[in-house]
Amino acid sequence: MARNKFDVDENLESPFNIKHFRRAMVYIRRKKKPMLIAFALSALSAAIALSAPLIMQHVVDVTIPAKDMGALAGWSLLMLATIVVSVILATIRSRIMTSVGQDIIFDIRTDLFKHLQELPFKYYDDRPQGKILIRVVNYVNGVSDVLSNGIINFILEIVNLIFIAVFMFAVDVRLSFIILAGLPVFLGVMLLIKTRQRRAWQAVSNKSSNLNAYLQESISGIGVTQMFSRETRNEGIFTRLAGNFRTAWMKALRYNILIPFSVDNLSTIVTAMIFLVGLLTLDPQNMTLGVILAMSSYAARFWQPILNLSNLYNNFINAVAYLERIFETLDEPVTVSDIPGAKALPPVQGRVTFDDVTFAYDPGLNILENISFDVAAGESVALVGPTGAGKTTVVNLISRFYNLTGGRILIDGQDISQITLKSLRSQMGIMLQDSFIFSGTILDNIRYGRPDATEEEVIAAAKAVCADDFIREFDQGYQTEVNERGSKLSQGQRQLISFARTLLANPRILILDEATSSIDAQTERLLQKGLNELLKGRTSFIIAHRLSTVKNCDRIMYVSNKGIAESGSHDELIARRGLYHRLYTAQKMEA
Ligand SMILES: Nc1ncnc2c1ncn2[C@@H]1O[C@H](COP(=O)(O)OP(=O)(O)OP(=O)(O)O)[C@@H](O)[C@H]1O
Repeated sequence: MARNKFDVDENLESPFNIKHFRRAMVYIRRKKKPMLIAFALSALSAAIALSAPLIMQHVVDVTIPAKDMGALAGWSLLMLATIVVSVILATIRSRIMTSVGQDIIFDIRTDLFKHLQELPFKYYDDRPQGKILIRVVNYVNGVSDVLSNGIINFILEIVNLIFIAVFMFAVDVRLSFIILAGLPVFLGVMLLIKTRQRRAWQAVSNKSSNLNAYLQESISGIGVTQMFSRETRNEGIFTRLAGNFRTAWMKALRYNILIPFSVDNLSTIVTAMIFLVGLLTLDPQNMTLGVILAMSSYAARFWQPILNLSNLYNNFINAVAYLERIFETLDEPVTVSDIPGAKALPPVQGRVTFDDVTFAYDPGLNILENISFDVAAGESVALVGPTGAGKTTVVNLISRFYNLTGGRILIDGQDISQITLKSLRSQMGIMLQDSFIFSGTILDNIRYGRPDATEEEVIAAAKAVCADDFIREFDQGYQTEVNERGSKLSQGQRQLISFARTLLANPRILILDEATSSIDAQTERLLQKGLNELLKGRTSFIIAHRLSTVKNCDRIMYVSNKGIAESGSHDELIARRGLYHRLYTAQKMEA
């Protein structure tokens, strides 16, 4: 059961806090050098740009009244030079920072992917795939600018602000206080909307996640949708989710717009006040026209960094909503992992023991209870029983895809919770009903578990499982490109490829979960030879509803009522005339 359906907002387990901030700083710190260069360039560019009002003041108060045309041309050229140099420096900085931003998101994204690969099945059982994908792709993109340019710009704007304040106080103290008077009003607006704005952006991240989850689900299930002509209904669902996203976005944007709106208005009001107070107190000694013009220019320049800071703040609040999700994923505990000091499992013989095993996917809801059995190395065991009885669960536990609720599973007498996962899983071969095909060639798919296998080894494995003939019928043979949906391949062909993949990996313990269900009876007969080859000398667990497939297994275990209800060879169980007998006769009658 998915904890989060596509249209259910995800609860945020750990809202953004100082710990997250420190975590973000780890990524930023790795790029310290280019960031310092970019910072120096920006500071230089800002300082050069700041000299312009001083030049203007001098030109208006001294050069123009003196009618000194030579000096005027000189000052004009200097002013032009300041602009050109500022632009060049800003361009270099922008290139450096774009690269820094990309490096940071590269690091976060690869960390996320690495972590996702380690997360246990339980994590994936609990949430729609689309909600995971959006974190790695969109959310990471969404934080790039804040984590790169954001930090530098923040420091720069503060420095800029201090510089401007120093310059303007040097020109006129009284008018400088008028410029500063707008600040408390602005801070009041920010404080008032802070929490609501943050929640609004969290809602945006939730709604985009929902939309993505539904989109992903719809694409995966497109066949079923079209088969049941559900297109119109699904369009309705999608439109609703897209509408929710739009509403959330517009609401969040309203807060974002409010901030520059107040900055703009405050800046206009203080500039008007400067003209008003300046012109009313005009006197040739202290309040010249040049001073008023310079101060009005400083007013605009003073409020510009505040506007920039408020935009940065907006971006930060937006990015926080994404960072929370990103760090939540990175913090997701890897509950199935190697214990400290776990040892590698030596090459296994194949004895598998369940010692009083109890298991629940969700606490309190036991699927298996107190199961004990011992399978000898090389023995083939079939698991049969009603749907939902727990057959797949039993085999998933052998690979330690989940932690046990109680008891132990031993391989060759070693508790699997005490050994490394890699050494355990690399000696197991698992084939499922839904054989997953990765995008790439058939050759790559067969050697997925053993990338170093030669082409000859791949072909030998394919021949052994009767896959070679159909593969050669493709124009490109083993080089035929397939994709993750296995297009070009029938379900049965996908299963045969997966057989070859497993045979090539040469595992000591084999698990076949409905692995032959999509193969027709004739191919299955053909395959039986290959399958016998595959099973020879290996411990195997075979789950099959088609009992003809499992009749020849050394042992058949009937799983029901949270345990193993019957166990024995086919003949023994038939003679017992119990549950297996009933199932077998029912199938025979159907045939
Ligand atoms: N990931 C999961 N999270 C929670 N419950 C699960 C999960 N997977 C299976 N279950 C539940 O565990 C029980 C056993 O499932 P399991 O897949 O092991 O049955 P099965 O015997 O293999 O069924 P089938 O023959 O249909 O494949 C079922 O009741 C199922 O609802």
